[in-house]
Amino acid sequence: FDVTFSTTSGHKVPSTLYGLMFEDINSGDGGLYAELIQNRAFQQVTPGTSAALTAWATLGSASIAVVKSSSPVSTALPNALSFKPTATSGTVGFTNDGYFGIPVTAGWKYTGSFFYRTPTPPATKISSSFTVGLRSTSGTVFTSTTVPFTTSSSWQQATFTFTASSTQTSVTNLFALTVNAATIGELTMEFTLISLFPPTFNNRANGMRVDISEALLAMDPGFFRFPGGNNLEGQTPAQRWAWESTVNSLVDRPGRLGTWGYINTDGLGLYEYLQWIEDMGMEPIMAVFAGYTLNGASVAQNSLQTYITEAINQINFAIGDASSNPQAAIRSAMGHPEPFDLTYIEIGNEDFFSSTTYTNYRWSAFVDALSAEFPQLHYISTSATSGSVPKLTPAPTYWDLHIYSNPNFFINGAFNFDILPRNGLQFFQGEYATTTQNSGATLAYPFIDGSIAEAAYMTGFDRNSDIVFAASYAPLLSSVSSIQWTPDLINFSPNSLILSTSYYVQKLFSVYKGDFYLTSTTNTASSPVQWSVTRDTATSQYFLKRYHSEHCSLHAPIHPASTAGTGTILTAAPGTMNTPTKPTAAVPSNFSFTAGKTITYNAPGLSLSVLVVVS
Ligand SMILES: O=S(=O)(O)O[C@H]1C[C@H](O)[C@@H](O)[C@@H]1CO
Repeated sequence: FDVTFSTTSGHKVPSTLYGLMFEDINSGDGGLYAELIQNRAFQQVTPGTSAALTAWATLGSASIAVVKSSSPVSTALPNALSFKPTATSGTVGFTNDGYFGIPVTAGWKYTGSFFYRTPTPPATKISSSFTVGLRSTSGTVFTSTTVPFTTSSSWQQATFTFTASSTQTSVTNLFALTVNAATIGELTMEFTLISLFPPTFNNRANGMRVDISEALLAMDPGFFRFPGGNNLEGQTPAQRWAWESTVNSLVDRPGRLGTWGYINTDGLGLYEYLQWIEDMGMEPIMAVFAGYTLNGASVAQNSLQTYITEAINQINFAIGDASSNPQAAIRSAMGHPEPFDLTYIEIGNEDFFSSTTYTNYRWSAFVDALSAEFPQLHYISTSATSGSVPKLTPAPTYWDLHIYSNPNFFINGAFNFDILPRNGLQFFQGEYATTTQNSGATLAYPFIDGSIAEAAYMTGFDRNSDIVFAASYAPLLSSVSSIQWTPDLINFSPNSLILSTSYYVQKLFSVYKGDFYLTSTTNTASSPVQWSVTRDTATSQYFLKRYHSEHCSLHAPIHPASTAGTGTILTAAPGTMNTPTKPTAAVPSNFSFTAGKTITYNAPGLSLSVLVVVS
């Protein structure tokens, strides 16, 4: 195929073109959010049930139960672990097995804390010490430290650190808190908000997992859409994601039954999202609850004001003036006096399910109120398919599309955006992924056929980045042990990542998006080869991205002649996927080539190549 491209005509590529979509769908607690202790504060559980004790077990002669504390540590955290030795000697206590395991990694400094009290302290105070540490399930102690205490009926918070000196290949490890029963006898004590963090990204307290953050940073992501996705909405308005329940200190956060059927601790709350997004150099695309819930109901028009006010307060938390705005003052007190960078607000999620209420009043009620309050922000309307732009008033200037389909759709869709009007409307492909094979078979992980088909579609994002301002694969992350949606861009275990073939496609397009799209000859839709050419003005490098579903060669003139080029190719046999047992079945490889006035490049079928030449 001959490719010729201009070195002058084209259009700018927005820095937000490629980014990340996130919601807690087996991906926040126990995933991106670095807390290692599962069920750390017994949030939203029913005391006295075995479910309330999820992840907790006794150690030695002791009994534990979750109780509604007679004197809760806070109104948000009414429950506590009630612990009592059932012997008067020996080491006794309790353990937590983490989120499907706890990694023990040499050199890691772990940072922990817990609240404790003695509901009925003995007349003569007892002083002793707790031992906290990490151990194998068979009792080998890898690291530990001691925390002195004196019995008191009021809550105390202990803080501690310990460092692992060895790396355990198994993650089947336990956090343990023990005491010598001989020192306290059969004394009942209460504990809650028992927390243990590994090192976090940018060393942030209450922060994010380092390896996941670094894998995402390597994608050079331009934006981060949060907090959902379905997890924004909940099954009822009472179960929505309500920003105010996710800020202030952890003892003030009640947690919530998330949309995906498990309790969200909300330790990853609005502040942590915004701080991490800033640390990662991304732009937030922040969603606000817009009155639609996943039971199919919409908040009535005359009851919407509560949620409009909540959205205004959520935005003020992020960008308000801390000296005059109460919500911004919370942000400042949490450690960020200056406003966060924020440009994009998404009104709801997939409101096409409720197109009448969104079209009739919810969109306009929110946009009218929010743009009056924050005229400088851009408001994104939601819908789903790439069908027709919804009839909304005021007419949206940004529109979020979602599409999940098979390889043929994405290969045939390479020109879907070429035909859309240039009338000021900017498109956000907020969610997309190959979720089934052409046969209709489901996918446990992305496979090379689907990932390369996504690449064909993404050459369309490059070419149409004058009207596509953002695009993100979804879902981004999932635990390998608790999965509700497949495939996902990255799967994780407690100490490893599975970077999918689609992860590498997303990374190659994002890292080589350049900042200027160069007009080139194009192929026809559903052709076996599609390409796009972009340039990075700062380094004057050209990036030629080529999707190949069949073996073919490329013939491209380079002006001015360039001597050498470097390339990256992702290719594999049909059906190949990266899995927990074969995490690197298909990874990109680099190569170099000599350029001249033209490049002749032969590529195998089922491949994505990026050729880089310096002009
Ligand atoms: O069942 S769906 O509506 O397709 O769920 C999808 C769309 C929704 O925005 C997101 O939360 C979810 C998976 O990414």
